[in-house]
Amino acid sequence: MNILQLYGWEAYRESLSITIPEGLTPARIISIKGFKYYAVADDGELEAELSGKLLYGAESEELPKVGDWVALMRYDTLGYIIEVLPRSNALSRKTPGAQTQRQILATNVDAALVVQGLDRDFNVMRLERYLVQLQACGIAPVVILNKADLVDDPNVFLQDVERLQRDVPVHLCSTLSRLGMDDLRHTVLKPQRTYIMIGSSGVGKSSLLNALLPGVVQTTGATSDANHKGKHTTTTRDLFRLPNGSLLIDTPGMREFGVTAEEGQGTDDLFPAIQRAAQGCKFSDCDHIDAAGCAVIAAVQQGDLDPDLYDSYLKLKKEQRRFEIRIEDKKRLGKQFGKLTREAKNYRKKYKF
Ligand SMILES: Nc1nc2c(ncn2[C@@H]2O[C@H](COP(=O)(O)OP(=O)(O)OP(=O)(O)O)[C@@H](O)[C@H]2O)c(=O)[nH]1
Ligand SMILES: [Zn+2]
Repeated sequence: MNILQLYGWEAYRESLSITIPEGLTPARIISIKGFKYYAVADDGELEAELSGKLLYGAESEELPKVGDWVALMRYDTLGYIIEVLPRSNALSRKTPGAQTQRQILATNVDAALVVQGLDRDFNVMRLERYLVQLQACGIAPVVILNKADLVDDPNVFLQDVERLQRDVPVHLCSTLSRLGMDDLRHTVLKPQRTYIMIGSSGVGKSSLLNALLPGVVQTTGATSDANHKGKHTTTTRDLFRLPNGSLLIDTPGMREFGVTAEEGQGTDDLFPAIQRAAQGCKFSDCDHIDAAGCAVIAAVQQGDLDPDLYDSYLKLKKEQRRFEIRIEDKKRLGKQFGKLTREAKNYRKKYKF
């Protein structure tokens, strides 16, 4: 199997019917450090830089992210990224602190491992937040409840996750006792598929990565010297190839995981429990807040719908709406500004100054 295939090229290329422009090479981004991009191409790892068009003409969301497939122009051992190839999906969150910005954490992933620690920090509604955002991004979740060694009865936590009424696989794990590790390796993570690990700081993502990859399979870097001796590149990477051939993206700890509104996404689709209860609402456009004939509120009052789940729904929906409004405002302001400059130009033309 050639290197690109090991990184999932075939499945990606076929699913999106990708063609590479003449003279360019496909490569996958495995790490980004400032303006330096590290990629794997068909002959191994290489360093890459942005072409001028990307450097000066692209929005930050359009720039290469870990997991992206790109078209490179090769120049000796260096690559120039000419184009970011279409993405099958992108995992994003609201950029911490910023109001309207979406930060893309990784792209082209087959599933996300949402890692939560079963210590005092465990909070099932935080998990809900991750699941909502993943669904908004069109990415399948796998829940990992780590540090199971710390609790007497981990089944209590499984029941807690069931409160969310989502059809999501849940795995109890411990990197310490190794509980669930074989299951992850053999049944969850599939060769040539790409996974991303997300979860707050301290839940055990690095420990999990260490447990999964004793002796990471590193590819050898391309060389420029005449004797073509393989040079071992030791870049710190973000996308790892595990011994079973699966690909895992590690993200640094996230204190904030702000939801964004994704275009074309009806908010209620993201909340299956609410959507089910809403089937009985009197009006099809019911906002489930204080409307008469709202079956969702009735379900909460009658004890048929978890009030915490309902609260979380209101909170996340509000956050998404706020994000949406700010984006709309920004676009409108942009348009107004455009109109203003056009008018000013016309005025200047007319009065010739
Ligand atoms: N008891 C117990 N402790 C664990 C387990 N897994 C990780 N830890 C501990 O939890 C702490 C945090 O683990 P890390 O792997 O660094 O967590 P992380 O998610 O990578 O954190 P960031 O790098 O900040 O994102 C460390 O002290 C680990 O030893 C586990 O299964 N059981
Ligand atoms: Zn309603």
